[in-house]
Parts: sequence; C-alpha cells; structure tokens
Amino acid sequence: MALLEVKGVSVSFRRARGWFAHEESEVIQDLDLTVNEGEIVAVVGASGSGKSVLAQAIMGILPASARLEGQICYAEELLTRERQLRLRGDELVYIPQSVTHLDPLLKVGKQVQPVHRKPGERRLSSRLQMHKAERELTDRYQLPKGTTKKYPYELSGGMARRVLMATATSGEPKLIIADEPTPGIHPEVLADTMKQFREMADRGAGILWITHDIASALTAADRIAVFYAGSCVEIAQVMDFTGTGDGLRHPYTRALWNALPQNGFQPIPGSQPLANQRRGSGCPFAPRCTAATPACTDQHPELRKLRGGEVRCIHAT
Ligand SMILES: Nc1ncnc2c1ncn2[C@@H]1O[C@H](COP(=O)(O)OP(=O)(O)OP(=O)(O)O)[C@@H](O)[C@H]1O
Ligand code: NI
Repeated sequence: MALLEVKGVSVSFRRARGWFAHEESEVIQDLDLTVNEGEIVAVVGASGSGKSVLAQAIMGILPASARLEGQICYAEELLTRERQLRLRGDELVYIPQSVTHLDPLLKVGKQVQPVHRKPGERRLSSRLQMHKAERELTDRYQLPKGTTKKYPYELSGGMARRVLMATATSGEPKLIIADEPTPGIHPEVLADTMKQFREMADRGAGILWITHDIASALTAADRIAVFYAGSCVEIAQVMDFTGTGDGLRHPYTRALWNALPQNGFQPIPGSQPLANQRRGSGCPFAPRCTAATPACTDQHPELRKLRGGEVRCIHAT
C-alpha cells in the first residue's frame, strides 16, 4: 500500500518587494513522489533544491508565507491539517534537519520517551521510562551515560542529532520523514541508524530519507528520488547506480553519480538556478545540460515512466 503520495505539489514563498508589491518564488514545482509500506526512499539533490521544503509540506509545518498547491495523501487518504496534527509524533514522525528542533527547556530524557497512545495502555512509571530512554541512548546511539539528564544546549551537534533520531524512533511510527539525519554521526552509528531504518521498513514502515550523501543512500534505500531546482528529475532504482551510470535516466543524475570520488570526481560546470532566477518554463537543468536542444527550453518536461523508474527529460530513452 502507498503510505505517502505527493501528487502535483508546488510550494511558493511570498516576499515583500518594496512598500506595496510582493513577489512569489516557486521553490517546488509540480512534484510527484510515493513511499510505499516497507520502503525506504532517499531524496538527494543539491542544496536549495527543495528537499526540506517538501518535508515541511508533508508535516504541515511550512511557514505562513508559503503557499501549497497539489495533494498529499497518507495511507490513501488526504493528509489534512487535522490528520497532520493527530498523527504527528505518533504514526507520522519527523527528524528535522536542524537540531534547534529539540525543546531547549526540556531534559533530553523526557524528549526520547516513547509515546503511549493506545487506549487503556498504562504508562510506564516515569523512572522506568527514563531508564529505557537512557539505555536506548547509550546502547544504540553510543551517547555517554547521563545524557538523558542534560539539556539540549549541553550537547554537541552530533550528540543532539542522535537524540533527534532516538526521539523519532522510540515509538513505532508508520511514516518517518528524516531530513539529513546522518551528518556529524560516527560511521558505526550511521551504519546502525541505517540498519534501524531497514528494520522499521521491514516491519512495514515507510521512510523518506533526505540526504546529501548518495553513497550511503545507495547502501540502504530502495529507490532514489533526485531533486534539481525544485523538480524531481528522476526516480531511480538503487541498482541503476553502477558503472558509468548508463542505467540512469536523467543527465543530472548521471552527473551527480560521476561527480562522486569513486567515479573520478567529474564536476558539472555551472550551478543550480535559485528559485527567483528560474526563467521560462523549460527544463531547469537545460542551461547546464550537454544534451540540451531548443525543445528543452520550451516546456517543463512531464514525469514519465521509463525502464522501471521515472524521469523528467524529453531525451531520456
Ligand atoms: N521560509 C522560507 N522562506 C523563503 N524561502 C525559503 C524558505 N524556506 C526555504 N526557502 C527557499 O526554498 C528553496 C529550497 O530550500 P530547501 O531548504 O528545501 O533546500 P534543501 O534542498 O533542503 O537544501 P539543503 O540541502 O541545503 O538542506 C531555497 O531556495 C530556499 O531559499
Ligand atoms: Ni534541507
């Protein structure tokens, strides 16, 4: 079953311009993405491509200046504001990109206790729960003993990140939106985090995992969604990332793959256009694409199915 379906979602931000006027920049454009039960979908793409904005749209925490179009469904029903509020922190959990999301005034231990929402289920005594939280943090996340008694400001960035992970995974969530959960994490903890994601997925959860690190995404994800300038340009299978990238469908995905150290560090010239620099309606990658033709600048390519994946490029075969 599809746990998360993002259908034709666009997000734009309104900004004042001068005294009376305002301008809108579209930072996500007509996005389609699905996460099924038991599946880990990694979202990769350059900084500013719209990954975190998508996470915020799903969680219902976009700022008031944002306008969202399109539909987001959870468990095959529209994810309305009311459902977002009801499911958040329970079935639907979020690991935010910024550690400022920890409550600064609450000791860490209080923040990693599992939620018990089932009717009639007795809450564990608070001391017992504290012990459980402590064990989780020391055993699984290798944090020093006593971490639960600390306040967030007493933790390093990497420690705070592990606390965020523990906070999000201490219950039994169905859909996890993890925005860059791994930077600053020790390689062993990284491997364990990915193992934990896999176990949760094997129990039926769906995970949308936003990351800069394609190499680690490839070791744990089932499918990879590639973002460029607010568009999802390709959805690939992990096994497509091999050799010189001939199995990949979009020139940007191929360029990302060939820019990895193990593939010879071949950078692509130019840079991703910012939302307010995108001109016209063509393919956003066209200005940097060696395969671009005049037709590429005419219209935004449709997302179409190709060789077991999806692509937005009129030339992909
Ligand atoms: N609250 C906001 N108001 C205005 N613009 C915003 C806001 N939040 C994000 N943006 C813009 O939306 C675009 C996408 O940002 P987003 O944070 O989603 O990028 P990202 O892909 O997560 O990047 P990174 O990899 O650096 O985390 C950027 O151009 C950013 O400046
Ligand atoms: Ni981000």
